[in-house]
Amino acid sequence: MTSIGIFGNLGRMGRAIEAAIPRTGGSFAGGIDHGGDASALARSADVLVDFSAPGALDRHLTAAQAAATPIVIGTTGLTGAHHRRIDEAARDIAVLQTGNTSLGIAMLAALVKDAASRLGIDWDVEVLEMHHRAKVDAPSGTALMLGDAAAEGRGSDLSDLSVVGRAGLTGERTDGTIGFASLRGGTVAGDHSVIFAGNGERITLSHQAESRDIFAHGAIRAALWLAGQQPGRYTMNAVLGL
Ligand SMILES: NC(=O)C1=CN([C@@H]2O[C@H](COP(=O)(O)OP(=O)(O)OC[C@H]3O[C@@H](n4cnc5c(N)ncnc54)[C@H](OP(=O)(O)O)[C@@H]3O)[C@@H](O)[C@H]2O)C=CC1
Ligand SMILES: O=C(O)C1=N[C@H](C(=O)O)C[C@H](O)C1
Repeated sequence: MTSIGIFGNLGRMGRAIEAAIPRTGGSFAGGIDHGGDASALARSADVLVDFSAPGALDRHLTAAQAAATPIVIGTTGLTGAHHRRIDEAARDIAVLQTGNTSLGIAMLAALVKDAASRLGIDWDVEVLEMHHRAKVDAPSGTALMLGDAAAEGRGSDLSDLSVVGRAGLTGERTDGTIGFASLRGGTVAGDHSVIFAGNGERITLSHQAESRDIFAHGAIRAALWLAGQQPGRYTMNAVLGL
């Protein structure tokens, strides 16, 4: 039975994953939060999942590399430097990084990429997300993934196109940009919409997470899959065969 270790085990996602493991064919190897021994956890698990905070990423990857243990990174709020660190670790071990482990969002990203590739540049793309009041990063990792998918569909790089939030005298919208808006409140598990706004018509592609269970089950499915993979960087598409 594949044993799964959890970085960030006392958090909302860590608790949801630990609770779901017995129903999945895996076993719980243990978990740590602040102050725990990352190296010991990495040595004792067949595969690791990280749902903690960006500041802990380097420590968790270092422990995973030293123990040669594959790792799923679900933490969001990552910068370019974090992504370069993941690429470096993926030379030694299997690493799957995703802003969203649900099947629905993987499907939505594929639909967004397709729509963006077919609709002309005169269809403006805006990404809207809403999450619970305790979320600390914006835009959400998922919103950025969906923005990436739209940019990819247009053969561009999101970093050249993104406009995050608007306030004040912004001027008119620049053609081809991809806008992001974030709402926070209550206990919303995760709502995402990608709006394609054309001349006189509008298409909205949406996903609503009804609970964290979908993320927890997706994370465990990804971990069980990743445990048998060669070193490299993977996404949920590989797990789901999309
Ligand atoms: N990819 C996906 O599908 C999903 C990703 N997420 C992402 O996962 C992350 C966690 O979300 P959530 O569980 O809601 O957040 P929580 O704040 O509930 O949990 C995070 C946990 O990590 C711990 N932690 C924080 N910093 C460190 C550190 N430096 N070292 C070790 N542990 C640390 C926290 O401890 P303490 O409370 O003591 O700070 C807390 O227990 C977020 O980035 C979120 O966006 C969430 C849902 C789905
Ligand atoms: O913090 C959360 O809760 C979530 N974070 C992820 C994100 O940033 O996209 C995934 C999910 O939407 C819930």
